[in-house]
Amino acid sequence: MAQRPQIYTKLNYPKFAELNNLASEKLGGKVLFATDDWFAAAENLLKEDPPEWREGEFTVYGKWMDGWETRRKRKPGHDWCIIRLGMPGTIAGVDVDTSYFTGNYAPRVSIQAATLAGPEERQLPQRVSGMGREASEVELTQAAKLNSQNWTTIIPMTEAKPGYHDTCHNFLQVTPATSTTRYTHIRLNIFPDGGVARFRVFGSAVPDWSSVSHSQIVDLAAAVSGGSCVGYSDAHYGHPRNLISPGRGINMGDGWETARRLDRPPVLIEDERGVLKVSGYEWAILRLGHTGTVHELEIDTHHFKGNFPDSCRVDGCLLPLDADLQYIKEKAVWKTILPSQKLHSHTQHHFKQEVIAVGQVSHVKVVMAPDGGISRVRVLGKIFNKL
Ligand SMILES: NC(=O)NC(NC(N)=O)C(=O)[O-]
Repeated sequence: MAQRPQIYTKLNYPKFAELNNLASEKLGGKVLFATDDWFAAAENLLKEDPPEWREGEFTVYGKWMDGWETRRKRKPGHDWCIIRLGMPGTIAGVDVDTSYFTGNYAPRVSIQAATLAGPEERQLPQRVSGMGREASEVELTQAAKLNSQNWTTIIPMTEAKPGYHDTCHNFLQVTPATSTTRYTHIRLNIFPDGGVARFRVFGSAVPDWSSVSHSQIVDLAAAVSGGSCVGYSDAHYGHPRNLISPGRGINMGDGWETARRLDRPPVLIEDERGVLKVSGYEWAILRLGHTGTVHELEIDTHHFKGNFPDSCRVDGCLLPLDADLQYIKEKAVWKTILPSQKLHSHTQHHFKQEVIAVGQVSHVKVVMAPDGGISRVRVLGKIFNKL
């Protein structure tokens, strides 16, 4: 079993790939239909784990592959699948990751998107997942009915590259005219057939804030609230967008983990209050889904036992929600919401008394000292101005 470590900082990813993957099974993404799942089922597309290769492993259908792989077509047409996003949102770009599909990768792809209501979705045939399956003519006709009136092409047919180590990521930016529309469903078309290991749809959730009152406490930073990570100092082992994923972290990989700082061993320094602290820090900036006031914070070091940070501080600032990192760096006036707190191994820390009322904020900066891993951050507060 060969698996590449997922290291974000060393790869030249486009900026949109820092956003949340709205199709991820972790955020509730679901495959609703696929024309063919012969060699490998389409559900693999939405997995969070990096794709893997199993040397010499075969199933009754062929070589075991980690992804979605259809049979070689012997008739006209192409394969496609429909995915319901984990949450409705705007899409900036996608990654058609063909890892390990070399002589059998999907050579051309196009992406369509739609905003479908429940009853429209229920027109689709019931999905039965599993390899070795092919949609019947009746199912195909039923699923294709959804095609004509609803789908907008957000990425026209584009050549994909095979899944070798240096070519496997096919990052495709959506057509600008479609990048501000709120979509619920995606149709991934592969021409004519073949395999894709993972399909990531990078964007921001657009929740319905009209149903949230000003007195309600909500997690303003959560991915489901439209929160996203806009910058960080280091994401060697785990991307800080994991901090705002739903639920508890499933393992250490499902959190923000930095590399060990090279200025180790840290030295003890005195802060402005005379408290001794370790030197060095790492930071991540989270854009809230809605401007608001912060009342409570949760810092969860779940699974981080030999590598939890010594301490953590949270600052906030008020800027336009669409500010980019450069603008934030130049213009932000950071105010401390949570003064530095000692952290503990594998613990959900709740802070309420310690939280300082700094007024409304649009972004928070999570600062960990000196380095290590945090699983989740919950920024619990009240929305301020209706957007
Ligand atoms: N060796 C293969 O991968 N062959 C076939 N694919 C699988 N998974 O067996 C194919 O379609 O080319």
